[in-house]
Amino acid sequence: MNAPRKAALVGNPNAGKSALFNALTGARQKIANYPGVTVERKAGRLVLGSGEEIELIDLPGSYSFDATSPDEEVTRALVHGEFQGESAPDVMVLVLDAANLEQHLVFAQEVIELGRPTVVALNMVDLAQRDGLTLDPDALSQALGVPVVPTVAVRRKGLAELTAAIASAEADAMADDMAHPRPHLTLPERRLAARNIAKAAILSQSTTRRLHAGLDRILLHPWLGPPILFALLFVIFQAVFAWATPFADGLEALAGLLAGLVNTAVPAGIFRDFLTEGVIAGVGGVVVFLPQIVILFAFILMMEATGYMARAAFIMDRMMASVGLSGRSFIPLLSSFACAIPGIMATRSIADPKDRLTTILIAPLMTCSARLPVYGVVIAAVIPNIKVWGAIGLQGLVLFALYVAGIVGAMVVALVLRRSVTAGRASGFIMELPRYQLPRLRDLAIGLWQRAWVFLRRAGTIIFAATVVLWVLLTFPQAEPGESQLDVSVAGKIATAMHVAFEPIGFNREMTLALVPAMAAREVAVASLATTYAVDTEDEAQTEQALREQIASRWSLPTALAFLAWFVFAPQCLSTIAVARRETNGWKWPVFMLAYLFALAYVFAGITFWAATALGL
Ligand SMILES: Nc1nc2c(ncn2[C@@H]2O[C@H](COP(=O)(O)OP(=O)(O)OP(=O)(O)O)[C@@H](O)[C@H]2O)c(=O)[nH]1
Ligand SMILES: [Mg+2]
Repeated sequence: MNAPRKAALVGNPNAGKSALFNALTGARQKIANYPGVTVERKAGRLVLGSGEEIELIDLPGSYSFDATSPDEEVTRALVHGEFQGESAPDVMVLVLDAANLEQHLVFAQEVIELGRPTVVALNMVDLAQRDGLTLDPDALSQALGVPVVPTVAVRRKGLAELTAAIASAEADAMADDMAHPRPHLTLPERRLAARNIAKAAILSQSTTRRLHAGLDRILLHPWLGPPILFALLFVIFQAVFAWATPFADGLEALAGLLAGLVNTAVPAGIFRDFLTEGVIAGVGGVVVFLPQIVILFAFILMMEATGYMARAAFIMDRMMASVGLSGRSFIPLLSSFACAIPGIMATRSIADPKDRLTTILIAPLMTCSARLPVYGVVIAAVIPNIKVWGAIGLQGLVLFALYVAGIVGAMVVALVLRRSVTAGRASGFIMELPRYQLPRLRDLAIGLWQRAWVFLRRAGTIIFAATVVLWVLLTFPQAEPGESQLDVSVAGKIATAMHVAFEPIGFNREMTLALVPAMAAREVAVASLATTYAVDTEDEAQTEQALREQIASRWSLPTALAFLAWFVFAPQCLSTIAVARRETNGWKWPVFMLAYLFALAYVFAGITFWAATALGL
């Protein structure tokens, strides 16, 4: 007697495989509305019409046989007959979500390519109907070359038909035990075919559905999509400067007012200096960037809520693949625009260890929000607030260029790493695209409040602490009349010693000094400069002056540009190094990261300085 024949349920996560399995076998597997519920193989008995019993296997959902995560590997191994000596299934029951047909057809083709007897369960037709989709199972069957049975697993609809189709496929398998593999398509070819097959199978759809599909046709278009994404980002950085300016000016004026108030109300002395130079100039100099941060995150949250962000990941996938990264790195890298720490933690979703390591190593190159105050103050000080080519603000343009420099830097580094220390193959990536939605104001407001609070809390804690320490080091020992306070102070001595190394790349002494406390948090560079200049001025009216004006009068343009270039690359953040150590289980990679980032920062700041000087800027 032969072992019982075997059928396996395969398909994308959340297609309803386990729901079908339960309905067909009477089992009680866990089902839930998110991908990745089933993570191991489960078997049950299915009684065919003839009374014959076969074994039915429920498998974890999978996007591809190029398995990347451990649960997908179970599916791949079992289907290929490599699972703990178990033979490959005789019949494949491919479960597709009718409401997400196009996405599900990508993996479907890979399954059908195997050339085994296959039956498609076109599941969730109830949801498709609710969405205003009318499907043609016969057209789908024709396009795929395998039988298609519409089902609603949770209402037990189409089960008899599905069982009959499985029985007939099983009979075919009995008659001819050989697989007849079909030509192998590449991932982009499969995506294209998926779109065409879905188009052929969809008879009609409601207007919203059509609108959304139309939106996707434009936003995900291989040529239109990237420029649209690029243009959108461009507008965002214009807005960060243009819209924030009145608010930032208001906050700056407030800080000036406050300093004036303290100057009149508090008797002259160390305590007054501490308040005006350390707290108001230093910490206040950072807080004025709150409007910029809020505007940037308003855009990011909006892109996330509408469903556009997932599309951006999709668009970026190709570009990332060309440097040896997969689209899976997109979300971790995107989070790194807020802060590299959650970004590095998000790499846990990347299954391939080398993919993951590469992503960790380049995460600090994404421009985190802590750099925004540094960029903001230097740009406002040295880049004229003018329009170029008609309507484009030059300041926003420079900010955009700095973000792009970080991204391009990351891509180049990824390319080099993937050819050397983290050499390996990039894996494919498919993501389910969420439906378009209008953002809910309440969620947006909560998200913004959280970001603003994180920023203010940093200002009140780590930035405040670092600024106080720096102020003390700048203030003592006190200079005799005629001496410069900066020259005499402990901090000044440190700065002078360090300056030897940074003079060649155009840094002045105050900038060099700012690099040290900025290791605690990048924003402290701003606080540090503000405090240094406040301490360094004799005249108390000048302590009320905004840092922007101090920089404008003291720095040359090449020096300022070199400082910006430094902050694009430099690993100015100890917490990031600490997280990288934890996530890579050792010091090797964080030390590597530190070394390569400092080297890049130094070289690029130098190139920037010398190029700008040569150009006579
Ligand atoms: N409306 C409707 N919901 C369904 C249907 N089939 C499954 N569902 C629901 O879809 C969700 C996913 O079903 P599962 O059976 O867990 O999906 P799965 O394919 O096993 O997913 P993974 O185990 O993650 O691969 C559950 O909430 C089910 O209740 C259907 O035909 N119609
Ligand atoms: Mg399941």
